[in-house]
Amino acid sequence: MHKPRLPANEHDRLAALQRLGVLDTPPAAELDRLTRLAQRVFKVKTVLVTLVDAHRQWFKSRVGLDVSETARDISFCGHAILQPLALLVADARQDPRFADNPLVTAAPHIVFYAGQPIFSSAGHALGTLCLIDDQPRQLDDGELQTLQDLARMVEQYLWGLEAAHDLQQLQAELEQRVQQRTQELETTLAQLHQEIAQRNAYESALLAEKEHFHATLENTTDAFIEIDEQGLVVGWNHAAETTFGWSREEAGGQLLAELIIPPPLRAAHHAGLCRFVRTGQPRMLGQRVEVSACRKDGSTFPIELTLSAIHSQGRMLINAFLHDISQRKADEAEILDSRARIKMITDNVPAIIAYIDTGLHYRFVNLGYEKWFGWKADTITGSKVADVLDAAVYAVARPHFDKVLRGEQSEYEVLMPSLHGKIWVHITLIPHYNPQRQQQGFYVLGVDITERKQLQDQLQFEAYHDSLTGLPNRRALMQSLREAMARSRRSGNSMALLFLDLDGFKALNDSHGHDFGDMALQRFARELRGAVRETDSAARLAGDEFTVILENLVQPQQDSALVADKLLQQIAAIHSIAGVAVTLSSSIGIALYDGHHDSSANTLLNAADKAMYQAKRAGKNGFAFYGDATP
Ligand SMILES: Nc1nc2c(ncn2[C@@H]2O[C@H](COP(=O)(O)OP(=O)(O)OP(=O)(O)O)[C@@H](O)[C@H]2O)c(=O)[nH]1
Repeated sequence: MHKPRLPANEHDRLAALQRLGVLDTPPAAELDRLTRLAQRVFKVKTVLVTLVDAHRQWFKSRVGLDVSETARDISFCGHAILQPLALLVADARQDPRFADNPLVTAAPHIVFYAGQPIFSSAGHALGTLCLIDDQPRQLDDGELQTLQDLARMVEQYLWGLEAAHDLQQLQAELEQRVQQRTQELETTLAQLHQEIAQRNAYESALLAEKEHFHATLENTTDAFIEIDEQGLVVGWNHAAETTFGWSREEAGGQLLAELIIPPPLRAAHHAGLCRFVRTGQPRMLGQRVEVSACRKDGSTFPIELTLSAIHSQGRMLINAFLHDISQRKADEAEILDSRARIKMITDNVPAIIAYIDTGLHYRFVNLGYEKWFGWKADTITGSKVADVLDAAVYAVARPHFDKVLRGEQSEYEVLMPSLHGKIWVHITLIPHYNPQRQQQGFYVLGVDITERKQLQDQLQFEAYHDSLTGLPNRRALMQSLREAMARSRRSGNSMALLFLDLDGFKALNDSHGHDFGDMALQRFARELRGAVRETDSAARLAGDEFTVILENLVQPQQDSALVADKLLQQIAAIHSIAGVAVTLSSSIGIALYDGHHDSSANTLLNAADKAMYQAKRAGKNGFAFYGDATP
């Protein structure tokens, strides 16, 4: 048996068969009528309309056969579709291609077969119209032609299906395209709705923003003016009305220059506007500028303005925000004036005034610093105080800086090197706070107290010294005596007070005059000062009375007697004063104190005085101890 081979266009052929959509569909009356007609015309047992599928042949119409399909491998039609004309098998039993075919050897026992191929409209062989009989048979030309005609009718039926199928497919495609298009349209429509909604929202927002902008412009305290390229006013808010005195109706459409620019400045304004329009290069745009403006009543005043330009609907507009700065200018002038006044005052006070910040840098110094120390304000402003002041002066000042930086006022006196030698300066440091109560620094006020200091020293000296001899006076003696007695009590060392009174001084005065007496006293004082040790203090008590304190005596009596004796000798050695021959002597009373008893300076002085009188009574020019050396 020969299996039918596959046609060269098998793939396309099967596609054409599938396109019919006829496989496994119910029988069609038109084809059944045709197969029945063929059975009668050709007087054969079986007539089939077969369609050759991939692995089977399926019968769309059949008469004389019960099965609806058989395998393609054993089919006769599989062979028939390989040729353009009808396949005629007169006796299959004798034909080597089919003799052992099960359809021949078994039921339905095919003997005769005539299969006319049927083609699709595109020329693919789809199957056959075939005649089958169990007796050998031949077809003459007329019968062959009839078979072909009937096959053409089957083709017509199938082409109808093909067309219907194509139409259906076209319709489906069309419907799909319509659906797709509809969907696209719906999507587009939805997008359009969304865009419209968005646009409406934007428009509402824009409108709200515009209203907000206008409300802001109307309520701002700054004047807002808008002009076009010709300099004509197109915008004029409420503040512009109150600032310049022109109402919105009066200003609209007018040349700005004629409304608010003082006549002498109009030409410059016009030139600036023309240059801007021509070059697009604004000079003042985006900057804060101070200029003069005038009101409707002709009065001029300073304004501050900021300019910007916008392009709107094909034309350029220039916007300006302006505000009256008359008050600010007046305040600035007031501040400058008051600064100048303060500078004038601070530069002319006989004092140094400075301001120092919390980092201890000079922030301000008055002219006093230059006058006193030669430090120019612009040189030391910003410098660290430690780098400017003399190290010793800074060391004195530093604790007071710390105190004032803790918020306490501080005062001190310091000796400073100046252009005119060393001077005493009384410094007052005053803390400075900002309105938030944060310390910013401190003020320094320095007053020259050199003269006062000298006077004080002088007074101090005079209060404790005798003006004639320069020796410590009675007050100084009493203080020294108290201190010496206290030291004696602490150390346990003995001390002595020597009370000296010149002998016959009255006679000296009387014979040579009071001035000579003074010279004698001065000479006596010099001798006294030279005779005692540095630590032993000599003093003039009054008139011709002097004292000497001797401290740390190891052998009180002997030591003090030695000193008294030495003094007597020294006084006796004075033979002339100012060329006048003299003889001087003194009586000395000695009071000892061993530091172990309570005693006062007065008691010790009285004791020494008494002892001095003893010496006088004993004949003068000598010394005497008080009592038993215990006052
Ligand atoms: N030149 C001068 N005389 C003074 C000064 N103070 C006191 N006298 C005089 O010193 C004299 C003191 O005299 P007295 O000590 O009382 O007497 P005296 O003559 O020294 O006698 P005796 O002390 O007993 O030796 C008085 O005449 C005073 O007027 C003074 O500052 N200058």
